[in-house]
Amino acid sequence: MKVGVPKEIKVHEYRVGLTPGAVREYVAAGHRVMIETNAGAGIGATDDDYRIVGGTILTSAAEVFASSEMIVKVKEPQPSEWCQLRENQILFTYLHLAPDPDQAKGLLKSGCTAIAYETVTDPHGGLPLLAPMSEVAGRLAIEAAGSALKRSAGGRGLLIGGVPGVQPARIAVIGGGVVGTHAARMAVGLGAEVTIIDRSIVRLRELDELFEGRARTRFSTIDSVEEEVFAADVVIGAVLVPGASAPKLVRRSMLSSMRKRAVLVDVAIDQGGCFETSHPTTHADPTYEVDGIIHYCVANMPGAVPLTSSQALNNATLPFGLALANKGFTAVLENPHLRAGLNVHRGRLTYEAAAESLGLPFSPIEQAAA
Ligand SMILES: NC(=O)C1=CN([C@@H]2O[C@H](COP(=O)(O)OP(=O)(O)OC[C@H]3O[C@@H](n4cnc5c(N)ncnc54)[C@H](O)[C@@H]3O)[C@@H](O)[C@H]2O)C=CC1
Ligand SMILES: CC(=O)C(=O)O
Ligand SMILES: [Mg+2]
Repeated sequence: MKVGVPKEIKVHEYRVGLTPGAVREYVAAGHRVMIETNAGAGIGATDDDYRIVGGTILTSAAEVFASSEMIVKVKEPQPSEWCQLRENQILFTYLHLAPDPDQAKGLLKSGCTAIAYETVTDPHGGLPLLAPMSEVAGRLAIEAAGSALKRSAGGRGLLIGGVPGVQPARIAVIGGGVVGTHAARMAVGLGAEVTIIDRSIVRLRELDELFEGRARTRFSTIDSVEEEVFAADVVIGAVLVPGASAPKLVRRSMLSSMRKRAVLVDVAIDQGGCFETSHPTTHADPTYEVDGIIHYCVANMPGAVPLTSSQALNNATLPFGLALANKGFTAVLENPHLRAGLNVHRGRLTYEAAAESLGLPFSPIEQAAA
């Protein structure tokens, strides 16, 4: 198959869809890989690094889109990208369609087959192509909170771990999945006082064992969320209902009862955010203030550490990408986990939770593929 890798164009997005190591694997499996010039610059991979492993360098994104049967990216396609997609072309990338009606309409209009990394599943009920970036974002969330807490950045002027004799920051993590667990690990490591809130008792049991008393766990209710948010210096938003818009667990009316200049880090912003007052920000201008509370809502947090992130992402996407390159759409029909990733096919929305959030008709894959 002809596989194309355009350069990412989101603000301060430095990751790349395929690393040279991954291109080598595709080429070894008999595929032709076309990479836009400088696509790997953010991870220090030169055009020659791609040529050495058998890739072909093209001078523009337009050439990559025009000549490829499958496009492998990182971030959801931007308007200038989705208008270059076409029927019978596979798009393999993050999509986050639920909060993004314009992109959804663009993809539907293109007629392409779009597989969202974030809804591909594994046999253990996990999301294997979201997990590596959630690990990165969870860890980064505490760094982001530490920066935003500085008085010079508008925050409370608090050091996360405190110092001997002075109490540390109190951190509430809402959602104890991959992001939440990695955020909690970093926060506990720094010496913060950490509470993790989740609606899954099974997950809370696992977290209780994992942290051995170094983080508290609470079942998610209106009461527990309110109590923890009001007492927190930092709140990390890390909930997910796969494919759907995030539930708004922190309302604007709650901000006035919070500690002044506390920090909200809404990692779930790519699914619309779990704080009512969240809107997406960029690495260029990551924070803003509402009612005295600092908000950090960067939708592509792992893009800031592209060396770590591109490697971790490629480790996870490689087997699925190779299956798509080897078998085309048949791979989606044969593999239930790849099938779970199918969000758009030939002008139809094939992911029910996304369709519901968008208020658009849902077509089961059998209908869409007929
Ligand atoms: N901003 C960014 O750059 C990035 C954002 N993300 C996003 O972070 C979010 C979390 O991802 P993961 O941790 O991988 O998901 P996950 O599925 O591992 O964990 C989500 C957790 O939220 C819990 N949850 C759902 N509804 C809840 C509620 N009402 N109250 C409390 N807990 C609730 C679930 O039980 C689950 O444990 C997703 O929206 C993901 O797309 C992930 C990576 C990068
Ligand atoms: C998951 C996601 O949106 C990201 O890594 O940017
Ligand atoms: Mg996004």
